[in-house]
Amino acid sequence: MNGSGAEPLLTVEHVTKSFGGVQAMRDGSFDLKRGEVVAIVGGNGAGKSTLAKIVSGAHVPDSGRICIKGVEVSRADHSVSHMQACGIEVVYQDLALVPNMTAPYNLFLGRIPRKWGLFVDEKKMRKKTREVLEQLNVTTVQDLSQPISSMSGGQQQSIAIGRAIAWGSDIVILDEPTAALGPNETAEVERLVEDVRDQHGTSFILISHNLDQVRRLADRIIVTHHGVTSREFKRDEITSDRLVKAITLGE
Ligand SMILES: Nc1ncnc2c1ncn2[C@@H]1O[C@H](COP(=O)(O)OP(=O)(O)OP(=O)(O)O)[C@@H](O)[C@H]1O
Repeated sequence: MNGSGAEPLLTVEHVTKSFGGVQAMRDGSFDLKRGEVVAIVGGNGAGKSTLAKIVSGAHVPDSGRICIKGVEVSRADHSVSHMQACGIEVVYQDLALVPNMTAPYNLFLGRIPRKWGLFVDEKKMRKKTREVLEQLNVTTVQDLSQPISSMSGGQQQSIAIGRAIAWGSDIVILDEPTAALGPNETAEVERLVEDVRDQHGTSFILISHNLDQVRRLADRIIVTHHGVTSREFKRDEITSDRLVKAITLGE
């Protein structure tokens, strides 16, 4: 599934963001369709994270428009909780997992279910965790009573992605998802992204410095250069030369 021809799930139009005197995002525009993987690439300081944080709600843009399923997000509404309610979740590079807690606790972070409003419903948490892992075809996590720090980097990343999609999100932002992983774990995470996209129609915004990974996963690539989304490539238009030239020169 690559969402071609479909109505965009997300439209970002001419967003800007400054921090003091620094114009981190001068003109950011792109769209994202259902079941699409769109990569955002660019050199250091090009504005990738700022753009992603505007979409996740962590930064309110100074100007520009964001529409989700055709509905504009007002500046007053623009927040992480509103974007989550609209189906947008982020998996950060540092995963934002709690290392000494189990996979079920991490999956339910901030959403711990309680029986009679009192006792933590661990049975429900374990059941949901098993379901999520099954849905993701993650078969390597056996013991859910172990702290997550005892799992491999790839397994932890699977739990983090599982958490992002477990609550019905339509769009998952992956910020350098495999920067800290070895080749096998990277392959495991890439397979997971493709499976989730194919089986659930989830859309992904992938921020990665790994251009080989970007070329493997992305249906489209947006190049940011000095705070401007300067180029867009479709999967079949991309060559390494064109991509490197666009990243370094913005053309
Ligand atoms: N909270 C902030 N306060 C001040 N300046 C910021 C802030 N966030 C980003 N910037 C600046 O905005 C510019 C764009 O940063 P951003 O993190 O978006 O780039 P990036 O493309 O993600 O870079 P990298 O690949 O190095 O992570 C940089 O000059 C950065 O120093």
